[in-house]
This record gives sequence, C-alpha cells and structure tokens, in this order.
Amino acid sequence: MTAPDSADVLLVHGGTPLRGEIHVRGAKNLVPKAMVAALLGSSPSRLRNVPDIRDVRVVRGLLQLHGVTVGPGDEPGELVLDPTHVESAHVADIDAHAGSSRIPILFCGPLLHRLGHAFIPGLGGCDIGGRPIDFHFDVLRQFGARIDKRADGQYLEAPQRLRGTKIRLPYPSVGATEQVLLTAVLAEGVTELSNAAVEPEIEDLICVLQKMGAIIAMDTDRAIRITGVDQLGGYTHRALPDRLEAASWASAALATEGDVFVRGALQRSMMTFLNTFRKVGGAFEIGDDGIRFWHPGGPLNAIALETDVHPGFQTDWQQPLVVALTQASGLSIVHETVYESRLGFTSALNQMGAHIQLYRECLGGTPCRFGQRNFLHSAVVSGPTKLEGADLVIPDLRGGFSYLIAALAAQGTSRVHGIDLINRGYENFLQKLADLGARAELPDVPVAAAAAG
Ligand SMILES: CC(=O)N[C@H]1[C@@H](OP(=O)(O)OP(=O)(O)OC[C@H]2O[C@@H](n3ccc(=O)[nH]c3=O)[C@H](O)[C@@H]2O)O[C@H](CO)[C@@H](O)[C@@H]1O
Ligand SMILES: C=C(OP(=O)(O)O)C(=O)O
Repeated sequence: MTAPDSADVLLVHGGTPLRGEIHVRGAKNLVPKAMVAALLGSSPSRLRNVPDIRDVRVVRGLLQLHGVTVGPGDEPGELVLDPTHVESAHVADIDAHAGSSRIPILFCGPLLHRLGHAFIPGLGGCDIGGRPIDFHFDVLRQFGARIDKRADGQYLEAPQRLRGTKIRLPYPSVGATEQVLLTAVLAEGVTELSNAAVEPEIEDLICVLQKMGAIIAMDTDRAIRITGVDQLGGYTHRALPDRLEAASWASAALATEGDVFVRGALQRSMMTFLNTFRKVGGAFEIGDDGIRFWHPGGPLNAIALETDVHPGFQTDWQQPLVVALTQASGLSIVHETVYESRLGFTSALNQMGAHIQLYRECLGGTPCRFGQRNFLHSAVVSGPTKLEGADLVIPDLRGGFSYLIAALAAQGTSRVHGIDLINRGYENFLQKLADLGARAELPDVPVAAAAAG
C-alpha cells in the first residue's frame, strides 16, 4: 500500500490517556438515508442533528444534482431539503461521485418513483469484503424495475408504477432492507419483507418514512410489511445519535486508560456493545444525555467476540475494540461474520507490537458464511502487549480510527497516513482529539490549531 501525500498525515504522540467530553451527533448510517428519503416527499423535510461528514456532503451533492434544494435550517446541524422540483441529472455529473460512498444505490427507488428512471454510479464505501449489490437489484426487479448494467454504472427504468411484492432476503442486509423500504412506500399494493435487517438506524428510517405518511409495520422475527401509498409529504426529524462513533470513543478511552464522556451516546442502541465493554473490564455510567466510559484500573479481561447483525455485536464496533483487546490479559477470540475481509487492519497492529493471529476457520461458536471459503475472518488476540509508535497507512474508516487509538495507546510517535478517510464518518475528529488532550499534530500544525482552521 502506498502512503498518500504528506498533508494527509497525522503525527500522534502516544502514552497520554484521553480525558474529557465530546459530542456525537446524528448517525452516519442513518442521516444520508433520511436525506434520500426526502426525495420521496411532495413538500420540504427538516432533518436535525446532521453531522458534518463526507457521506452527508456526497448525498447533498447528489440531491442537488437532481433538483433538490438543500440548505440550513433554524438550528445548527439542521438541513432543509426541498424536493418540489426534482429533475433528471446528467450522467457525467452523477458519475463524478463514483466511488464516494455506498449511499447512491439507495437513490434507485425514490428516483424511479419520481422520474421513472435512474442512473447509479459505481459505489464506494469501505474495502472490507466484496460488498456485492445483487440483493438490491434482485428486489428492484421484483418491484418491476428494469436494470441495464453498463461500464459506467447502472441504468434503471420503471416503465410502469412499481408494484409491491413478497421478498425474502438471503441475508439480513442493511442496505437491501433500506432499498425495499424506500421503494415499497410508494409502490402499488403491499410489500412483505422477510429476513430483514433491524438495526436501530433502520428503525429510525422507518420513523422518518412514517412521518412522511408511509404505512410500515415491523413484525416479530425480521418481518416488515409495507402498504404502499399514493403520495408522501415532508418530515421533521432529529436523527438518532451515532452509536458506532460513540463506541469508537469508548474503545479509545479503554485502550488509552482514559475517561471520556460521550454526549449523545444512547444506551438503547448500544446495549450489546455495553455488555461486551463491561465483560472486557471497561466501566461506564449512563446519564440522561450521554454515557461516560472509562478504564477503572487493573487488568482487562480477554473475551470471545462474534460480530453479527443486530441485535448482535455490530461489525463496525469490532475494529476499534480489537485495539483495546491487545491490552487484555489472555487470549481473546474474534469471529467476524458480517464481512469476509475485515481483519486485515491487524497486521499494522502486529507491527506495533500486538500479537494477533488470523485464521480461516470460524473460531466463534457459530459457523458463518465465510468458514468454507478461505477467508481470514477469525482472530486470536494475545495480550497484554506494549504497543510502539509506527508508520501506519489507513485502510478503511473504522480501521483508520483503530490506528488512531493504537497510536494514542502506544509509546512513542506514530505517523498515521490517509487521515482524510476518517472524515467520511467521524465529525471533526481532530477537534475532538484535541478536546480530549491527545498529543497529535499535522506536520507543523498542533492538532488544536489544525482543528480550528
Ligand atoms: C452506509 C451504511 O449503512 N453502511 C453500513 C451497512 O452497510 P451495507 O448496507 O453495505 O451492509 P449489508 O448489511 O448490506 O451487508 C452485510 C452482508 O451482506 C452482503 N450483501 C449485501 C448486499 C447484497 O446485495 N449482497 C450481499 O451479499 C455483504 O457482502 C455483507 O457480507 O451495514 C453494515 C452492516 O451493519 C455496516 O457495516 C455498514 O456500516
Ligand atoms: C463499513 C462502514 O461503512 P460503509 O458501509 O459506508 O462503507 C462503516 O461505517 O464502518
């Protein structure tokens, strides 16, 4: 892997516990989707608690290309999205967003309803597995869409109004569930979805759609029933807080032996993480407006951890927590069952002094989709190990944050390359690091000044 240019490097001087308070705003995995939902309305929507992250900027750009006006609302972090004059965008302009995020695929249903056609560029997102989108296109075809796959992207059309249908997802995919929701709400008739994902961000998207006039029933056992309506209006909604960012800061507090109050962190959406955090030996205290996470002193405990769909342990929590597990006494086992290649980031931790061995077998209790397919998707972490500063190149979003945590926990200075990737999902992280007393700097610029600039 080659290092990006030097302006994208953070020097991190490790060994100082993170202490203080930071504020986590709306979820990266909800906000851009709620913005896409605004396309379905016949009147403006107001979305509150919107973080300033790159995935939000990408969706804002795509909406504007389609004639949606997006401007500030009355309070900081509020967006007003007006879809009154939705229009076709030039393929070349949309294509400029190719590779930027995973959200463009969710424009399919809303654009087919509004315009009868859609162009979807190549997707981005983290390189943590193949990340196919076959479920998305299978369900869109079931609704009646025609899809023409070409070199530059996917061209879709709906010659007639899309029709509700019966769908069973092969796996409870978050994106495919959202695809169904955003398409079924305006389709003719009833859609019955089984084996749906039920992550808190999906529930929040359902809340948004219900506010717009949709009829959606969440049944037991991953079943969702959507009764299509002829028209939707706008919504006013405060996005649920980012449980993934909150857990990242919690892991940073634990790995650096620190104490961090995460304003905005919500117990309800983090219960599985909190149980695991406690098993590892981390302490937390739940307040009305956030959660305080800290290292109580003494050794941390090795654990067995398996990522899974909600309500299991969220895969996006895995990478930051693994850094804390390098400080636990004994052998921890990590079985990644959601993405086949989400453990590659551990080789850099080994360079820093960690002992992490990867395995192709399913080391957790549950055989997963990857067990027979030769993917290194299980890890044994042997600790505690002292970490030393190193030169690190960020591979993906959560891997990037994990490298920041490792660099902060290590003795000596690390050079972390490619930090801009972290801006895709962590709002203002340089300022937050400064607020927590981290000793880090862009070459020639102390981190507090860099964050302010
Ligand atoms: C922007 C966003 O919300 N991203 C989240 C979303 O990603 P995303 O929606 O892309 O993740 P999915 O839940 O769809 O993917 C889960 C699994 O299903 C597979 N799959 C998915 C779709 C498909 O058409 N075919 C297929 O095989 C994937 O390869 C993966 O192995 O949910 C993931 C699982 O909680 C999170 O890690 C991501 O942070
Ligand atoms: C995998 C992630 O995101 P995305 O789906 O946007 O790549 C993530 O947030 O950790």
